[in-house]
Amino acid sequence: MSNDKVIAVLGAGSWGTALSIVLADNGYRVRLWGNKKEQIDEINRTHMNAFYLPGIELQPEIKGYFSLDETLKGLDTIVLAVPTKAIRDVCRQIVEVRKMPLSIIHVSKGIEPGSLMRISEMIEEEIPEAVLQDVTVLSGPSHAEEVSLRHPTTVTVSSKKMQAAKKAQDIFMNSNFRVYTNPDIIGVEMGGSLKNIIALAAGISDGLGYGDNAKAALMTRGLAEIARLGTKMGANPLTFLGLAGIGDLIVTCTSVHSRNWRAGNMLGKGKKLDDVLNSMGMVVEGVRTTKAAYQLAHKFNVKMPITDALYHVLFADLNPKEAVDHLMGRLKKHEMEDLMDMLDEQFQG
Ligand SMILES: NC(=O)C1=CN([C@@H]2O[C@H](COP(=O)(O)OP(=O)(O)OC[C@H]3O[C@@H](n4cnc5c(N)ncnc54)[C@H](OP(=O)(O)O)[C@@H]3O)[C@@H](O)[C@H]2O)C=CC1
Ligand SMILES: O=C(CO)COP(=O)(O)O
Repeated sequence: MSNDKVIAVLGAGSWGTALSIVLADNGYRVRLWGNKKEQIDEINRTHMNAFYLPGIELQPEIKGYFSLDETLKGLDTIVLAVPTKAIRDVCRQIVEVRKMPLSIIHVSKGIEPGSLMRISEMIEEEIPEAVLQDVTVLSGPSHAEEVSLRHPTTVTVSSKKMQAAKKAQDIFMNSNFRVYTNPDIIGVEMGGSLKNIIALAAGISDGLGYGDNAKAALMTRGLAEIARLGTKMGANPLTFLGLAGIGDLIVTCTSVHSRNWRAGNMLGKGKKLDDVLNSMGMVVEGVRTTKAAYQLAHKFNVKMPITDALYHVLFADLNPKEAVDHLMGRLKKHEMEDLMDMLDEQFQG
């Protein structure tokens, strides 16, 4: 296996670490950068990242780095794996130390409240063109815990530049980790971000003691509202039937690994949001994304009843049971109404 392939992963949490394992399996020497010195020392001393991926041994090709300058030296591609709220901060740090062109593959799932930007847009805003060669998103049904065990996983990559997406496909693809390309970067980023809202809602439903019927309803009608907003923003509706859409929605609403589902579950059982988030110790992207999607729904004049209900549970103290009653008691409608509107718009466009 070639030993001269070097890549950096910025963000030494669950996902950055699991993807480092994939990259090391693919013959890369991986510089795994994190912002906590003790954690980086622990990775180098024990070859484990015990808090984030307990029991998983990291290959010797994965080395922890604390200096960003050192991390970025002499390489042309990085994987950005920090939570959405840290994207701008890390991009600014990159700009301080990097003057040469760089390809960025981001793997985060969120939308920024206020600016309402997708992650690739935030990266483009923060990093000047002379440095940012291209930006690609990698998304899909892929819990870090299972990827680190090398269980079969499929994801999709997308970029405005197809060559960059193909390069990312080559970098990550192996016999356990199958990577597809999709030219629809808006759809891939929106699908990956918005499914976290529905996973929180599914967790709440389970926490309230409701069954599979309720969860299937949330997932199906959730996909309808994801597609409705995504399409208004310029996505291809078919993307929501793919890995970054329904694929990721299924895994996040049904897996015990999902932090969004787990957080929702605790809310459904009556815990307070602050206590839930404090107890997680890992990012729950759906909370901020609910705020952003609520704002986007108003901006684009799109009906998103589940997002709206969740927004009021999270930020306006609405009782989760009352939120469900409200959703169930809305005016009657035609199931395919939204789909027909969406198709109409596509054909007119
Ligand atoms: N886990 C998964 O299975 C998957 C996650 N994702 C996405 O990947 C992204 C990252 O998630 P994940 O790794 O799971 O999250 P974790 O909470 O597991 O880890 C996040 C890591 O980022 C670090 N971090 C936070 N802020 C900064 C900063 N300003 N500078 C440097 N490092 C920082 C955290 O450090 P600290 O401990 O100091 O906060 C932590 O090490 C999210 O958008 C998530 O949705 C996508 C697919 C799968
Ligand atoms: O995006 C994910 C799986 O594809 C991870 O979801 P959680 O952040 O809910 O754990």
